[in-house]
Amino acid sequence: MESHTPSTTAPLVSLRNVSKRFGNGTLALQGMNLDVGEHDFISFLGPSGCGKSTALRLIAGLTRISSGEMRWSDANSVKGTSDRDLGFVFQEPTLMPWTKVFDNVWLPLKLTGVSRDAAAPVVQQVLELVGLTRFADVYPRELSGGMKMRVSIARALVTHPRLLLMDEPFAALDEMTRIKLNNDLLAIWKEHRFSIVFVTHSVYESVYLSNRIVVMAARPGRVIDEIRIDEPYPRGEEFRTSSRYNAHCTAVSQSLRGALHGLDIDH
Ligand SMILES: Nc1ncnc2c1ncn2[C@@H]1O[C@H](COP(=O)(O)OP(=O)(O)OP(=O)(O)O)[C@@H](O)[C@H]1O
Repeated sequence: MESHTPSTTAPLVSLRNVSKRFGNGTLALQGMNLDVGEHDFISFLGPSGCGKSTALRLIAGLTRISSGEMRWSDANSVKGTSDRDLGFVFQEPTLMPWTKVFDNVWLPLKLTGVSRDAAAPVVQQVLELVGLTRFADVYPRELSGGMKMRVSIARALVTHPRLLLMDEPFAALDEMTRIKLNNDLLAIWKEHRFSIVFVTHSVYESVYLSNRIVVMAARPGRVIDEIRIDEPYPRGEEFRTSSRYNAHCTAVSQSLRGALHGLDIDH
C-alpha cells in the first residue's frame, strides 16, 4: 500500500480570491482560494448551483475570471493554459458520431497538427489505458454509455496533460459501471501521476476517489470547507466497505449539510 504523499513542489495552478459574476448579475463564485498540487485528486462537492462547474471552467480557461488571480506554475506559464497541459472531460462524452473511436481520440492531436500516422502509437496507448484496444475501429453508436465515457477520457489523456478536469463524468452511468470507472480512473491516475480536479454531487464518490474534497455552498457560490482524505492508495473494495470510509462519508455529509443550511438562510 502506498500513502498519498502531499506535494512539496509549487502548485500546478493557484487561485487567489477568484470571483465570477455573469453578465446577468449572478455571482457564481465568490473569493475562491485553491492550490492544485502535483498528483492531487481534488473533488469539488456541493449542491446544484454552488459554482462547481464555473470553477472548473475558470481553471480550464473556458470562462474568464471577474476578479482575483489565477497563477500557473512555471512549467505551464510558457503558454498559459496550454491545451497540452489540460484535459477536460464533460458529463456527456461529446463524441463525434460520424467518425470512429480512433479518430475521436486523435482529435486533440490533429488540432495541433499531428498526423494520423504519427498519432497512432499514442492513440493506441491511451485506448489500452482505458481498456478499449479492440474498439478503435467502431463508431460511438456501437458503444455502451460507460465505453463512450472511456473514449472521452482517452481523448482527454491523449495529449498527456498534467491536469485533468472532469465535470461529473460518471453521473449518468449505472452504479456498477460507475464503480468500475472509479477504479480504472484511480489506477490510471496512480500510474501516470497527473493531477485531477473532479466535480461530483456524490459524497461517496468524492471520499472514494480524492485526497482532498472542496465543499461548496450556493448563492453565492463559494468554498465552505476543505476536507483531506488521508487514506492510502490504491483504494479498493476493502476501503469502500471499511469503517474508515464510513467515518469519512459521515464527516463530509455533515459538512455538506452546512452548505445546504446556508442555502436555507439565504432564502
Ligand atoms: N453562463 C451563465 N450565465 C449566467 N449564469 C450562469 C451561467 N453559468 C452558470 N450560471 C449560474 O451560476 C451559478 C453556478 O452555476 P454552476 O453551473 O457553476 O453550478 P454547479 O455547482 O456546477 O451546479 P450543478 O451541480 O447543477 O451543475 C448558478 O446560479 C448558475 O445558474
